[in-house]
Amino acid sequence: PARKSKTSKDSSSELAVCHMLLAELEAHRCAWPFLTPVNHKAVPGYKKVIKRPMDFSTIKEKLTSNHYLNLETFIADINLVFDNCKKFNEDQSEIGKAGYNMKRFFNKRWTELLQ
Ligand SMILES: Cn1cc(C(=O)NCCN2CCCC2)ccc1=O
Repeated sequence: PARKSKTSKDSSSELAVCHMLLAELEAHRCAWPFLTPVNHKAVPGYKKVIKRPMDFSTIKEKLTSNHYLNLETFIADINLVFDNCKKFNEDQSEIGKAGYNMKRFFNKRWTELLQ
């Protein structure tokens, strides 16, 4: 039978998974560059190069204020954090390596939880 539109149960359990995933990301030892917005006054070039800054504290604020309509928009912001990191930092820099580790960890965890 055709699936009804997404029930509130589905989206509330998806929301619980998003909170859990975000908490795990914030607790990761490599999360330190991503916990708060990059201070573009202290990081030359960042404001010009990175058009859509994103960080874990901003995602948490959006999550708790019901900004995310669905799982996909939440995952898109998480991936924006890592895409910005890859764009701005050398792969072998400390922050570049941290971003790569966090992206691998996130991909592993959300596929375990949601697929
Ligand atoms: C994601 N990202 C972060 C930075 C950065 O400098 N973050 C501050 C890190 N410090 C840790 C303790 C206080 C602040 C620079 C470029 C970049 O792409």
